[in-house]
Amino acid sequence: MIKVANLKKAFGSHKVLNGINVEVQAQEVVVVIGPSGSGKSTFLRCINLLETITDGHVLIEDIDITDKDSDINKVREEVGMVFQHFNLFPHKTVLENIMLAPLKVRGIPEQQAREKGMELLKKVGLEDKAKAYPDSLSGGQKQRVAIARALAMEPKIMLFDEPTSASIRKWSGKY
Ligand SMILES: Nc1ncnc2c1ncn2[C@@H]1O[C@H](COP(=O)(O)OP(=O)(O)OP(=O)(O)O)[C@@H](O)[C@H]1O
Repeated sequence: MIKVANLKKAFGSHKVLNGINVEVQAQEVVVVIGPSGSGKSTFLRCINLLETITDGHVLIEDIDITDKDSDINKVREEVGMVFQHFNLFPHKTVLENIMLAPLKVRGIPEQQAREKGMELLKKVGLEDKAKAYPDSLSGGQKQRVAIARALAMEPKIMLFDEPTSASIRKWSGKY
């Protein structure tokens, strides 16, 4: 569960988030819509502390991630994020992009990470792109790799920054 209480975020004097309160339950799919520049990405980035929060609280599975004593890296392991520009590592192949976090963060054996990576690529219909580099992919293909990469960590929570409806359906229906 995600609980956001009185969340405020300002960049200098520019107040972007002015006291957001929301609760998202397990299995719930929530879409945040609003004009360009209204703060949607900032809101998502606050949920896993990619931005420093000006005021308020964010609780993930009852852990207050705004509490300085919380282990934010532990919490982040459970929160998958598909970035607006996908943020794939350009010097790594598609499969290497997907294997990286399970290997480095979860410490799972290479063969297992490879098998899991291929399984996820199959699910998103990109098995044949395992050895390709991100630059050679279309926008939609990059997005599917970014989804597979986030899912490889088996997160409890997935955040999509500017998703297509197709990616929401894939996540909410299949996984
Ligand atoms: N690092 C930053 N420093 C200063 N201002 C920022 C920073 N990041 C975002 N902003 C400002 O905060 C506001 C909200 O930006 P944000 O990216 O959250 O909007 P958005 O709703 O996701 O927009 P879009 O739909 O165009 O992606 C914008 O005015 C933006 O210029």
